[in-house]
Amino acid sequence: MDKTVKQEETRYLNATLAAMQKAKDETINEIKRTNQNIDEVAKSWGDVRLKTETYSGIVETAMSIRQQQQMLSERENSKTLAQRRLVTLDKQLEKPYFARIDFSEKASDSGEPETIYIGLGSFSDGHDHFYVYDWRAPVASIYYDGGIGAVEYLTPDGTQEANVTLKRQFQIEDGVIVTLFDTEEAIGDAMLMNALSGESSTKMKSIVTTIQKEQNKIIRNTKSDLLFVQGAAGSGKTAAVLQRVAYLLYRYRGKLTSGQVVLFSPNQLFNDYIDQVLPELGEQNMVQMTFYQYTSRRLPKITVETLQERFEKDNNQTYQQFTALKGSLLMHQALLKYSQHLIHKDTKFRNLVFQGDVVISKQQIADTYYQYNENYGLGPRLEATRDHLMRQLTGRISSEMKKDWVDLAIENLSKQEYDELVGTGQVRLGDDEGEDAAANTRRAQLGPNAKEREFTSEKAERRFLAKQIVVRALRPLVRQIRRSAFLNINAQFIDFLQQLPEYLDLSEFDLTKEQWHEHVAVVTKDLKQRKISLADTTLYLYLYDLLTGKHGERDIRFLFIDEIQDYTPLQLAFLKFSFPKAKFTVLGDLNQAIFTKDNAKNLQNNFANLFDSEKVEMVQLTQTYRSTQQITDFTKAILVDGKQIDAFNREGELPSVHVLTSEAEMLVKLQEQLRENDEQQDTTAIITKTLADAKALYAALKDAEVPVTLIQSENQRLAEGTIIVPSYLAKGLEFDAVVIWEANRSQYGHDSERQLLYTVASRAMHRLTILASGTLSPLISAIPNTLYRG
Ligand SMILES: Nc1ncnc2c1ncn2[C@@H]1O[C@H](COP(=O)(O)OP(=O)(O)OP(=O)(O)O)[C@@H](O)[C@H]1O
Repeated sequence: MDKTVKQEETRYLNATLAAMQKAKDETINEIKRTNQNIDEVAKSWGDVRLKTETYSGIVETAMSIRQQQQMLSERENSKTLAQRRLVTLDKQLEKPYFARIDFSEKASDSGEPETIYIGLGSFSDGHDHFYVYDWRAPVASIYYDGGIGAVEYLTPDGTQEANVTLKRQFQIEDGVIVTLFDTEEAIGDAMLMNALSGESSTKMKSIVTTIQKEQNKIIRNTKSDLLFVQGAAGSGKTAAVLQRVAYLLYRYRGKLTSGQVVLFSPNQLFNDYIDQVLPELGEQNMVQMTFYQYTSRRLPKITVETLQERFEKDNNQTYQQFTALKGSLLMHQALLKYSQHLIHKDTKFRNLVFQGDVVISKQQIADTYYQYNENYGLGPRLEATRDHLMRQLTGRISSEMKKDWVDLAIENLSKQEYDELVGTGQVRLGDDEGEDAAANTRRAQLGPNAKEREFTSEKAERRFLAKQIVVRALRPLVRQIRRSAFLNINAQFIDFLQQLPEYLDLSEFDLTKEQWHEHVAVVTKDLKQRKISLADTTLYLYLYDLLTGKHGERDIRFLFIDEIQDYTPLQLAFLKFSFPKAKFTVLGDLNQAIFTKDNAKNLQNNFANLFDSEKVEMVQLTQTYRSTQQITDFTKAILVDGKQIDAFNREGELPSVHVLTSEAEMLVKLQEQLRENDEQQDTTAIITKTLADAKALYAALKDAEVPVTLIQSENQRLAEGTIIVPSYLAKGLEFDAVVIWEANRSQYGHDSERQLLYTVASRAMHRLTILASGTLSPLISAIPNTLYRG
């Protein structure tokens, strides 16, 4: 690089750093000043005079306390803002920017091109002079979208044109330019190579310096209601989507909060893995949850089948058939039709019971529910029923007041209970008339201003008390009515399953009516024991929401679903229904469908059908970044149609496949490999097929030289060092080195395990070791032997 260029750039860097340093000093002073202010306000608490004798005194005291509090919170706020600015400035002083572009707007081509620098956050000197632009600013898009020459970029006012004359990339460490180079491409390979060759860590990092053009499209898309990102393992889907969240928070600053953005992720470990990216970008994390958490949270009294149970049952052919049926779009249509039919008949109710007696029978509730005409949808019908039941209950108060239990309750009222009913400070008739000690104490407690509730007679007093007592006792019933607890949702769900053959042709799923009814009997039995499968949970909640006329969570504006191939069409339809105001971004790799397998292929179209076709966009990512060329070539060969995957040209060693005669030999080989990985400071994951395999291996490695951590639940934290993890929990994660344990015919023998094997193998960044005993999985032996070391 030309020496003068470096000198010029160093001059600009120093000027930027000096301006940043100045801003930092001012911020530190501001923090000191606000600290002093806060101290002063705190001291002035002593000036607040507590006047509590008179009403106006109390008001005055409350006002001045409020003023003090307001002053304090204003100062605290400005201190927090200044502290946040300080954190940003400290980061910026280390790496103020990473790129520069020179460009002219097409229309005014003649003048000097404009120069802008791009960094993690913008920085100006407060007088409209921007030293650095935020990577999310519209103009910064130029940097990611193209090379030298004419480019277009999107601004909130539409498409803009620009003519780019220079693109320069920087590596700045601790405020010094380490390297800089000019490039003609979108993002230079050298920079990408540098970003990718680093070691992995237990936390994902941001990719803003090397966002690729296709990824940039995903990040900046604001038009689509459904953005569908399909991409191979390691193609940066997750990375792009996290930068997208940061972009959206910037683009809609003031209108969108991180609480209105929800990410559905494959498991809790994954949440842990990605939770540093947004803070690194200076933003707060969005809401993250798994589908399991979302649904099971709504059913606190029922145990929902876990991921592990689901995975381990998934080998069972009929289980798969039922799950496929229950997750299908046909099921969705059946559910909607069934719910419409409930407008006419078959809604299931429970009796409303008070003190052991049925006060409103389920038949009476049904009569009420069905007295409204057909124009009443399910929601309004239920609301009208609730109102009616409330009125019925109110009408019951007077007859209830005459009952013996009320008399008894009045007799047994303690003084305290009486006070609670009548109001403290009020006199029970005749209460203070006696001359005994209790009456004296009572008079003293009441003070001179005690007001007597003026009951005109003892009868009036009794009536008052009786009403209070009845109203109180009826409260749980009122709550039940408000919550529509008179709906018998369990019975309704079972009724739906029983009636299903009338709404859907079971033969489409190779099932007979007998098989289905047998299955419904099992579901009914489980539900009685408060257990439910994940597939049923969605149906159950969806039915409940339809019946109660819920309109979903309308506050959520953006919804992200990672690993969409593991969702059923019904789950997706349910999410669409549950978040009606959200724009969806869904990410998937059809090759990694662990749970839904073949159905994943139709998923894309089915889901898109739920949206306005004009507002659906598909983006395909084919370039992979995670693994070396050798690992990508190998994992690609596991797939039958893996042609659409392009490896990033990063060299590494060939994957190694070891077929040994016994498990003992495998253990020896494994430990040898772990020692080697450890010496190279690689993070290693040993991926077993099932949890039972993982546990057995962990027991065998307990006393081994290299310590290992067993990850057995999705709710566990990710650990540093070597881990053992069952396949279905490795989704979305990546490691320097991966060992696939027991890649035998018994574990990965069937074609249906192809996608699982691909998913686990594609977790490796630099090194992949495959260990088998006995017969190697046919899915691996079919791979050309030039792609691995034997
Ligand atoms: N533009 C980029 N610059 C630098 N690194 C990138 C870029 N895109 C992706 N990566 C890196 O590649 C790796 C894989 O990315 P990511 O996990 O987002 O892929 P994915 O498509 O979600 O994969 P999978 O489907 O296997 O979970 C990550 O380490 C990520 O940081």
